[in-house]
Amino acid sequence: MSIKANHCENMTEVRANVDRIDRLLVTLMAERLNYIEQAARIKPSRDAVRDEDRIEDVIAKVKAQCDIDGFDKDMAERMWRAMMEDFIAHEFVKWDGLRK
Ligand SMILES: O=C(O)C(=O)C[C@]1(C(=O)O)C=C[C@@H](O)C=C1
Repeated sequence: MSIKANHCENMTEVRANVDRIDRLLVTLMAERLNYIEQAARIKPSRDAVRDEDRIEDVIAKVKAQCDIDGFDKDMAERMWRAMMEDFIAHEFVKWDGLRK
């Protein structure tokens, strides 16, 4: 299966749709970051911030969603691993900041 997208006749329409989706992605990333900050508050030890099992669980779930929505699994895996490294770095900064 694959997600339905608007048919575009020109680059103005293409870019308007890309800009619309980017705004949605930023909103979702901001919400995701809020949960990462809550994880920093909740996790009892610094060693728990980076959780390799959970990282692999997230990747597996994202790849399963790729099958549903028709997105490239290898591209998604690269994007999510890179994104999670930034979220983990943020979680470490937040975890330290809450306990100094
Ligand atoms: O699930 C967690 O424990 C999180 O803190 C979230 C998250 C993520 O970005 O999805 C970040 C750090 C962990 O290494 C695993 C996953």
